[in-house]
Amino acid sequence: MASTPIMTEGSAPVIPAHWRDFVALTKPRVMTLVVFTGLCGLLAAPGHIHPVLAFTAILCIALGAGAAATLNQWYEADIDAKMKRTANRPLPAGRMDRQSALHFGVGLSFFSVLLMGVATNWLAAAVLTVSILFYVFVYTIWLKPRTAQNIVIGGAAGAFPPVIGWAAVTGDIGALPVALFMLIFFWTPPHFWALALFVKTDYAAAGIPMLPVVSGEVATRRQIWFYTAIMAVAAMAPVLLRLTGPIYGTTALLGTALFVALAFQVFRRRESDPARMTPEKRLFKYSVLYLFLLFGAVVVDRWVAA
Ligand code: HEM
Ligand SMILES: CC(C)=CCC/C(C)=C/CC/C(C)=C/COP(=O)(O)OP(=O)(O)O
Repeated sequence: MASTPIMTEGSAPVIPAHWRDFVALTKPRVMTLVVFTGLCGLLAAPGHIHPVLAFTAILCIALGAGAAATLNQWYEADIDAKMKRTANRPLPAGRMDRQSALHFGVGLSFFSVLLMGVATNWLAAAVLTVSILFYVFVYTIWLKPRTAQNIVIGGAAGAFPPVIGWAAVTGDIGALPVALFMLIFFWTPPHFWALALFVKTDYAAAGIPMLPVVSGEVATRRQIWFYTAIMAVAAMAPVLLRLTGPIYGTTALLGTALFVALAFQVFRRRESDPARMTPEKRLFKYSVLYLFLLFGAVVVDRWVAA
């Protein structure tokens, strides 16, 4: 459907956005892993939740994450227009007006939190609220334009979903969801900086102080290696603390060994041509598979032990 701008009296042009653009605002591909980690937190939790309520809780995590992603793009429309990777998003491409995105993002935020509270409990709703606020205010508005450490602190927003899933079942926060939070928290820097190395010029053009732009590639490679080492400890922590059993233990050991090997390759390379950054791209792609594998293993492990 073509989008023809319509003038409303005394206002800016209103673009009738296509539903596909609203879906695009929620960053659906990234959301698959956000939803999966939330689902695994829910499935690993002790206790029973009615399947309809479980489905509703996961839907709320998806809608909350989508709302936060929408508000991120509402705020960053000008920046997104300057980067090749993001220039075709609905706002910078001019397929939607900013106000529609703002209404959609705010509406979806309230809807997801209220539905979560009514369907499950208000602790899950509160943690969902914190993660939305954290992504929008702490990461997007405060840290991202100011410091190269933006994703280390701001990345915490993406670590909440397993805590939310767990809280939806138990009304509580246990040791395992905290361990899973730490795993995602320390996974985020290598995940993102591997990508930042090969899209560095994009961030430089948009004036965003991402680590490779501000501190250079050697420092970024060193930081990837540093956070990978901490992430490896976080990945093994559930085993060491006896929160999970041998299925997770074996998966975490093998999966993390491969992650460490790929991160080491990235660490010792001195390549600055994005076209030749195969190990960096490999680490970025594997980082996504890695979390899918480890979170899947947590659930299988808990079910086998039950
Ligand atoms: C502040 C933290 C994070 C930053 C800055 C970040 C950034 C990015 C970027 C720029 C991409 C490239 C794809 C795109 O253009 O959207 C990406 C891909 C991806 N991210 Fe992250 N990410 C972060 C945290 C997370 C978290 C917490 C998760 C899920 C648990 C996640 C899951 C994914 C997935 C699944 C992809 C691949 C999407 C695809 O296949 O295109 N990310 N990330
Ligand atoms: C439940 C809930 C609210 C979850 C939030 C999940 C979350 C914070 C995921 C972060 C993932 C993400 C796409 C970051 C992109 O960073 P960016 O916005 O800097 O990327 P960009 O350059 O592509 O816009």
